[in-house]
Amino acid sequence: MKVAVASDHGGYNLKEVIKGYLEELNIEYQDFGCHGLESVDYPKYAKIAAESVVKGDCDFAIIVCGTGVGVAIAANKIKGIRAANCHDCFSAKATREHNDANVLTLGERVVGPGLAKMIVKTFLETKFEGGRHQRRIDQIKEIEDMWR
Ligand SMILES: O=C(CO)[C@H](O)[C@H](O)[C@H](O)COP(=O)(O)O
Repeated sequence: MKVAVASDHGGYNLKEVIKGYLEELNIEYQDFGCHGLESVDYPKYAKIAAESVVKGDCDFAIIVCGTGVGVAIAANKIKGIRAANCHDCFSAKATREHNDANVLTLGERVVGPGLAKMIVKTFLETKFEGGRHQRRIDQIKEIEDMWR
């Protein structure tokens, strides 16, 4: 498994924590920036990390900003991306099982590093259930095709 990680300045410190955690878990990652605390604009980082998933270079992306909301909105503009902003393990598990989410977004200003690591582990370990949920994913794809 290979995971794209990215953040703006508001998520930089948590991104660094998540990188260390992925190393502990022996999970390969690619860091798409940013690379410090200087103020930057989050859409650029959400786009490049999410694109690596739809291109097949990475299996999942974890994108962090202050809230996780801005990067989720930006990533979800990319066809094929299902980005979920999760600040609890129940949602992280459900969004993999039910929504086949391929991007997890987190807010450094919302969640602490300990819970964030649990959310990351839950998200990456949980499999999509398929079945009735696949029908609903197909309906999301139809909406995507209708508007793009
Ligand atoms: O997009 C966001 C809000 O959903 C992120 O939290 C950003 O990190 C935030 O807007 C950045 O704010 P700042 O005041 O420029 O640090």
